[in-house]
Amino acid sequence: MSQVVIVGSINADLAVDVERHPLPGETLHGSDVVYSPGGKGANQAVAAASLGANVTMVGAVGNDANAEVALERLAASAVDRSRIRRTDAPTGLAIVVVDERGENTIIVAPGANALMDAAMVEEAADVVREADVVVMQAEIPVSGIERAAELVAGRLVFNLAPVTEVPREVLRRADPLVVNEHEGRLALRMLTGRDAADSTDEAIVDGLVAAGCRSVVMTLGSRGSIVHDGSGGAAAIPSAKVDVVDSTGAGDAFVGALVKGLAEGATLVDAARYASRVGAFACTRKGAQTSYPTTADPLPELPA
Ligand SMILES: Nc1ncnc2c1ncn2[C@@H]1O[C@H](COP(=O)(O)OP(=O)(O)OP(=O)(O)O)[C@@H](O)[C@H]1O
Repeated sequence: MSQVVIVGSINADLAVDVERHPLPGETLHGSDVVYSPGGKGANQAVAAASLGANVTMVGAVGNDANAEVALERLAASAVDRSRIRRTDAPTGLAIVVVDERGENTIIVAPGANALMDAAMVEEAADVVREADVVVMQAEIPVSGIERAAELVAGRLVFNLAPVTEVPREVLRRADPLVVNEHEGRLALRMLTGRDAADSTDEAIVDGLVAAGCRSVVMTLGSRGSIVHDGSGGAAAIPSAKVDVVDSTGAGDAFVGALVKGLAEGATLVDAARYASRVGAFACTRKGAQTSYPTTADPLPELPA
């Protein structure tokens, strides 16, 4: 079976509900604290592995209680954790505060994820080189992303999230580059120096391919996604209609499923259609990793 290696962030998420967000200097009471596993790298690893992909996670956590939270679902979904480094830094922590209207504020303390520089990625050079598909996001230092991209001999899937300045070579090497609307505009500016604020989503995707990206997927939330496989033109993929409970982590579910499809040899368009169904499924349950389907779950259909 194809080997997927994910080089990225691993966090514990700490969520508290409040009636309203506090003002500077103010103290408010919140609900009970809920801990759950997170981090874009770990989310995508859990999504792909839950759907049957063979996944190895390369990342770093601390030697603390939050590491157990952060690693819980990676273990449950049989992700290979032998290349996750235990460090003296604290495990990455995202503090999520949600008010009664559902508006959230998030503070991310990267902790051990900030140690994932070129030198630490080098320690996993063998698995990155041997992988059929390598997947990265932008929650680890740019030097680590750059070094891993240099080591890739198979296919590189790069999700430019959250928006971060990365070397052009990484964007051009990605096959596909996965972005949302905002990230796509920034990527085009990084590649061309052109401000694409007024361009349509299709024009951004076309522009990224014209600027040298091998292929591009742009996710558009409830509007689905746009896929350009680098030849021909862009294709629109619809979203599945679902009753949305919580869209947290839908983007990571989409990327994990996309990677699973690509690892099995699907075309980019077919993998994106599958990912669209998985992303929609993830919106029907609360949380990120807790909302991801397994192969036993029936996925919503896309409109004809
Ligand atoms: N409301 C929705 N209904 C159906 N499908 C959805 C919905 N929201 C997201 N999806 C699916 O998930 C994919 C990814 O969502 P989105 O574009 O919001 O990612 P994102 O911007 O990376 O978000 P996030 O980081 O908040 O998860 C979409 O392309 C779509 O297929």
